[in-house]
Amino acid sequence: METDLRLESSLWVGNKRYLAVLTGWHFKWTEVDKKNRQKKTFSVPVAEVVGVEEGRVEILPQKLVEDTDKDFTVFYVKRSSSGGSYGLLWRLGRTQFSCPSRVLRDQWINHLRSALKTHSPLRPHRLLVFVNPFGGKRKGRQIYHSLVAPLFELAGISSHVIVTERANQARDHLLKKDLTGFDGVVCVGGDGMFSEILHGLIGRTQQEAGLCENDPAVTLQPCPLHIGIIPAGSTDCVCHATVGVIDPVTSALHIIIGDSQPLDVCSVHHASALVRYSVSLVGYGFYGDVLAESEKHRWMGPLRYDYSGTMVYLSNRSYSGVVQYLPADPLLSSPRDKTRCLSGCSVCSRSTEKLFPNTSDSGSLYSSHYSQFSTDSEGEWVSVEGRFRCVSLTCMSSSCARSPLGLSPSAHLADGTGDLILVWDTHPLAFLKFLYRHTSTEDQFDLPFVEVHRVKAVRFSLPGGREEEGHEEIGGSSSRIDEEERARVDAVSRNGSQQHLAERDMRQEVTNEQKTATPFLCGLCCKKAPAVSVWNCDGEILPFTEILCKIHGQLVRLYARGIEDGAAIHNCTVETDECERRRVLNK
Ligand SMILES: Nc1ncnc2c1ncn2[C@@H]1O[C@H](COP(=O)(O)OP(=O)(O)OP(=O)(O)O)[C@@H](O)[C@H]1O
Ligand SMILES: CCCCCCCCCCCCC/C=C/[C@@H](O)[C@H](CO)NC(=O)CCCCC
Ligand SMILES: [Ca+2]
Repeated sequence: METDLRLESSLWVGNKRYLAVLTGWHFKWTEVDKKNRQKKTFSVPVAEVVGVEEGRVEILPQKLVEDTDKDFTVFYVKRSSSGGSYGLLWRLGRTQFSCPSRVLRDQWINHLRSALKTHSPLRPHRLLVFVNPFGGKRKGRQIYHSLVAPLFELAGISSHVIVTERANQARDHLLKKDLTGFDGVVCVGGDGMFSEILHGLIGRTQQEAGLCENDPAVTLQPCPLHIGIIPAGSTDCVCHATVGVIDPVTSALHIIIGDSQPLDVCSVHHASALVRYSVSLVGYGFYGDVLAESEKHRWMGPLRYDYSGTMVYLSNRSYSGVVQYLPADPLLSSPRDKTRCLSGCSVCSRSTEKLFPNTSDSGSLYSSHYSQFSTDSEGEWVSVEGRFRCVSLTCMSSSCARSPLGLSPSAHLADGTGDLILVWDTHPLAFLKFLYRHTSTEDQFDLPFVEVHRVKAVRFSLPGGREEEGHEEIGGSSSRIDEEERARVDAVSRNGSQQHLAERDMRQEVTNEQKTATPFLCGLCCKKAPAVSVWNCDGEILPFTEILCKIHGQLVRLYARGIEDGAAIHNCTVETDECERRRVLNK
């Protein structure tokens, strides 16, 4: 196959002559001077060619075609440093080539297009796109139409675009409507919009496979459709942690070339029923309280989290709880091993073999019987009890602009585990130090009141089984919850979601009462802080306190490739000896 696609000839770019070669995997063109000496080489992996067009074509600021019969234009991925972020920005590169004859021009176009088909089998042809017009700074529609749609068109992708009119429209569409013919689903929005797509696709896949999502012991069926994320939200944590940058053009290019990144998903259960799925954060205490507070200030846009974070920090709360976890195999990796999950991660590749032992390419066939969660492992559960500032579980690093390395910098995207971070109650300034370390490269786990464990499953309950039985004792300590608090916890436990609204109203009452004092004073002495927090599940408040979480390895696939290490990957189109050396080193 590869030899059939090989083509070599002289081509011109402007007034310079190049020797162009298409090998199986690469398209290269090397400048040749008048004395036939070879100079600069440009090299593009075929898998990163976006499109090949007849004539001299421009697409920006608008599409212009000068239809000459000896010219063709190649569009491809061009990398540049992202400045502040760890990933690389992708831009559309373009080179216009001139051939000595029309026959040769057609040969080049045909060879390049066939090579594309052979080397990028996952390129989407048809996409279902959901745009949330109200996410983040409310620029979703503009971002899609001005930056993304022209690229999809250039790449020959046909898209069915739905601008949502209500929350959960995208999820419901994916659960119920005909999805035949679509290769993937794209969301233009933030983490909340991604979560809708996640729930719709996972739910649909399990329905079709006849699997019960409520049972945490069931091995769920991975979703056949890929998910693309065009970031247009407030936090865009899933995009940041899987691409490394928040940039609509970079994400659109990953979608176009059909990149594929598997992603672990955590299912959250309460009383034998599925509550939600999460990929980023299942957090109790600080992160739950920040979310609950921020919901009251949605009008502030993305700034609501900074405001609410400050308010919640000043309220100085901690909560008692019992945390049980099922540790992952410590020989495979550790949350404190100082490694990072980067594109082509070897820890994730090894996990693929374990998760999908019967298939050569894990992602393409889904016949796994490997269950990480069975009654056999019951004996391995570890249990801790006490007062926590926060309890967080994350399936990936959860990096974002606020925290460039994330909640757990060494977490892996697709290793079938999550990192459980326990922050024990501590002095306010010590907790501030912990929070502050998220904004730098300093190790937030290197603090005496912080523990981190790589896990397969987590259970959280209130001390003495309060949610279930309404016991008065808190964690065996002498403190007692009053009648109102007990009624609230019991109600949530019995009636689930509906009572959750009542719970939040009651919580609001406490907060309103507290308005008389400054939040800091509340925290320090005066008012009794609530005895329970809420769970933040990827930006949604959960209606239950007592939950069980199970990690499902590689349940979905994104059009992404993980974070590219700018220092190691030297694939910058301009070919030098250094490129070759680094490529060899990276193999
Ligand atoms: N047309 C709509 N009207 C109201 N809400 C919508 C609509 N479409 C989607 N939503 C909901 O809006 C919520 C927030 O959207 P989104 O995630 O896009 O932005 P965000 O909250 O600003 O960003 P992030 O989640 O990254 O913090 C989602 O949970 C989604 O369910
Ligand atoms: C003194 C400096 C203090 C700085 C503190 C920085 C701590 C930042 C940690 C960032 C953690 C991001 C976790 C991601 C959560 C997302 O799944 C979720 C949905 O978008 N976002 C939130 O819940 C929004 C909640 C955001 C909480 C901050
Ligand atoms: Ca993981």
